[in-house]
Amino acid sequence: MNTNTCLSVHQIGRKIQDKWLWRNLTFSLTPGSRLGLGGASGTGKTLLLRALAGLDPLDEGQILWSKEPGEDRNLTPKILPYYRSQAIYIHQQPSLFEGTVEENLQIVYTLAIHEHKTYNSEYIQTLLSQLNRPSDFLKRPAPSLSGGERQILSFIRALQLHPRILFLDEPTASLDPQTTEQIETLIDGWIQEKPHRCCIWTSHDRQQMERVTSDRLEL
Ligand SMILES: Nc1ncnc2c1ncn2[C@@H]1O[C@H](COP(=O)(O)OP(=O)(O)OP(=O)(O)O)[C@@H](O)[C@H]1O
Repeated sequence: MNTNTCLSVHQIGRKIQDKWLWRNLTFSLTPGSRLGLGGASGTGKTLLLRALAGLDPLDEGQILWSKEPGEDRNLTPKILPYYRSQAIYIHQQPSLFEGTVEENLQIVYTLAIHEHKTYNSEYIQTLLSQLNRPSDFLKRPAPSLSGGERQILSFIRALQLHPRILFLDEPTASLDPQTTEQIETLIDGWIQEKPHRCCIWTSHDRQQMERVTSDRLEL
């Protein structure tokens, strides 16, 4: 057992229409690590991130999660809901509910997996100011948000839950350079705030990958 691992994957593989999309993948994420996942379009980065987040199946192999140093847990059906509350996948195109931005943030607490947490408007204000958004951003109807504003909402929705692992799937693709920089700073702060956090980031922007990640995995 590796005592210094957040997540470790062993010989995982995924098939699409009887062909292996990726196979024999084995790697670990250590606390504080930022893994850059590279590869051309269609090589399966999204499907890998979704599988690691417990949202998609694997065709072979095993994912082990260490909630605390020194423990390795198999992602069994029993543990999966809790794991999903701690390891969050941020979509390229986040789906939003009808209603305001604030209602979209609050609705996650009605899910059983987050019932032990509460909406913290003070923390939301902190995140909004770090992202240069006025407080009335919370009152905006979510369906009217631009692509970039949806990404911002998606980040705040994830970070308010204080996750341990983030799977970031081209998360700044719709953002302007200034907001991209703010998001990068936010993720950096989130990682450094607590030990035992880590992330995997995909981006087709090589310079961004160099800025925000320390290790690489190419598909
Ligand atoms: N549910 C599905 N059923 C069948 N094929 C799928 C499914 N989801 C994805 N695929 C296919 O699997 C391949 C990998 O898709 P994926 O979205 O993971 O690629 P990607 O590396 O993230 O691409 P990009 O860089 O363009 O975002 C693609 O050819 C896609 O069409």
